[in-house]
Amino acid sequence: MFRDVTGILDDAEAFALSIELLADKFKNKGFTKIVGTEARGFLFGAPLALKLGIGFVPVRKPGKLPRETYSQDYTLEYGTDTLEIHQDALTKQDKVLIIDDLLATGGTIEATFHLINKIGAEVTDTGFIISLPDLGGEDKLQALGLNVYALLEYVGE
Ligand SMILES: O=P(O)(O)OC[C@H]1O[C@H](OP(=O)(O)OP(=O)(O)O)[C@H](O)[C@@H]1O
Ligand SMILES: Nc1ncnc2[nH]cnc12
Repeated sequence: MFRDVTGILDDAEAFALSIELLADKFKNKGFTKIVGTEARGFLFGAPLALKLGIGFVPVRKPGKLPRETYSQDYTLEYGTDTLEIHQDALTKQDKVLIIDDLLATGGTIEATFHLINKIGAEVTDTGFIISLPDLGGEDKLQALGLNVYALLEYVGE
């Protein structure tokens, strides 16, 4: 089933609560940057960064970022795509939290993890509004050594 987060975004209380809950989970853990992936990762990553008082770094589809980038190909359900990050967006001293709206197969966040590793920043944690664990993303990210946290888990679909 396609899980749509627009019903959270257009409800001011639900949107605020989702950011509150993520902030409660991730505050005071020493994170210095949030990385969010185009497009829906921006919608939750940027307000959480504001709430935590840390910077937000976008991972984007190809050709969108103006400075020098690192690129990472990844597999979608049908075909492949590419994601990019600015080479100077993070430093080796950064402790990164990855945020996206939804975790399905984990391909998007695995690619994001590899981009952060190309820079050499530390990344240990990922946060989502929704996870669909039957699609394998949680296992894939945990096998990479990442912690996975989701506000909602839908099992059996
Ligand atoms: O775990 P995965 O199987 O990789 O799938 C999850 C990703 O798919 C969706 O993004 P999509 O690529 O559709 O881009 P969009 O946010 O620009 O719509 C969603 O927002 C996640 O980023
Ligand atoms: N099942 C799903 N629902 C919403 N967005 C998705 N992106 C990838 N799989 C998805």
